[in-house]
Amino acid sequence: MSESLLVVDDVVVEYPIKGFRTPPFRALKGVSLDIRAGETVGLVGESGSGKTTLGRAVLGLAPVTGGAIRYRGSDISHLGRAGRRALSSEIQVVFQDPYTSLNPSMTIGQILSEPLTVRKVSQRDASARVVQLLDQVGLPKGAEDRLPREFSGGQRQRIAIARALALEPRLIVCDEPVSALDLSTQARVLDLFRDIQEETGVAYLFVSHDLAVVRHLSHRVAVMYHGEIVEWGDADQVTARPEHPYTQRLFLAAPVPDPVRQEQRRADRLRLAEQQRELAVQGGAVV
Ligand SMILES: Nc1ncnc2c1ncn2[C@@H]1O[C@H](COP(=O)(O)OP(=O)(O)OP(=O)(O)O)[C@@H](O)[C@H]1O
Repeated sequence: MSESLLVVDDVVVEYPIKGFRTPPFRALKGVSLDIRAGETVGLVGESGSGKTTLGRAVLGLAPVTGGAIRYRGSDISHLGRAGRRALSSEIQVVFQDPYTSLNPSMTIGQILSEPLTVRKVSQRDASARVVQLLDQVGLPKGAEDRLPREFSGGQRQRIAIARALALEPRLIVCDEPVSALDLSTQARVLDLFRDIQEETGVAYLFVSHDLAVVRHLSHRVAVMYHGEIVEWGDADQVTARPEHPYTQRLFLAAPVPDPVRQEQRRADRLRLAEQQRELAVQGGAVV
């Protein structure tokens, strides 16, 4: 771990609000952090604090209206479609919901080879890579011929991880990637994330509301509150000796789910699932 792969520098994200002269909603109010090659940065905070927005800004899916996001030195905050497409072999994503993120009518082999064949990799090389990917994420031989519905939630998330790995990215944005799974499956999928990092040196921006999950995996942790980072540093230090009063509260009490936000997230899920496929395959849409 050495130089920064990604630098988030004083980033502001504002969502337009419908209505005459209504000012935009400022979801990120000048956020800064960096991610080094091979590192996991955990992003925690209560519901609505801006974690997903930061992940989406890195992916080019949220409107950055101030500051800059630099990937290996280049500003990627306002890339067009072609630039995003090129970047999708470097930065990938795994979202929360393994049930909607995989096209139900495609076999696992088709899902995993799609990002490759779109980039003109031969069918033969793509098939070989699919076998390699399935092995890497611990799925059985023959899985390539089956459909997503034949797999459990944990296995589907392994498939989503395999798809994210297909192009050998250096960074994966993981947005609550285990929160839809039961506890024992969560533990196994988290171990998989760690094993993959050891094998490939990929870095993760790991968004979670679950402190235990973040503590398990992260080298450094950022704590978000109302669109700002209120604590940022070494994971052991932030989790063992939180300094900011908000972080201390966050670590004392498990966050209470907000039903309105939960409903909003459910509504967002289908759209996010489509974006995840689009990102894996084409490099995503531009906001
Ligand atoms: N597309 C959007 N348009 C307008 N406001 C939005 C949009 N997306 C998010 N927001 C608002 O931005 C704020 C931050 O949302 P965000 O989803 O980033 O938070 P979060 O910390 O990831 O929350 P959760 O853990 O519930 O997912 C919230 O107040 C949310 O309502």
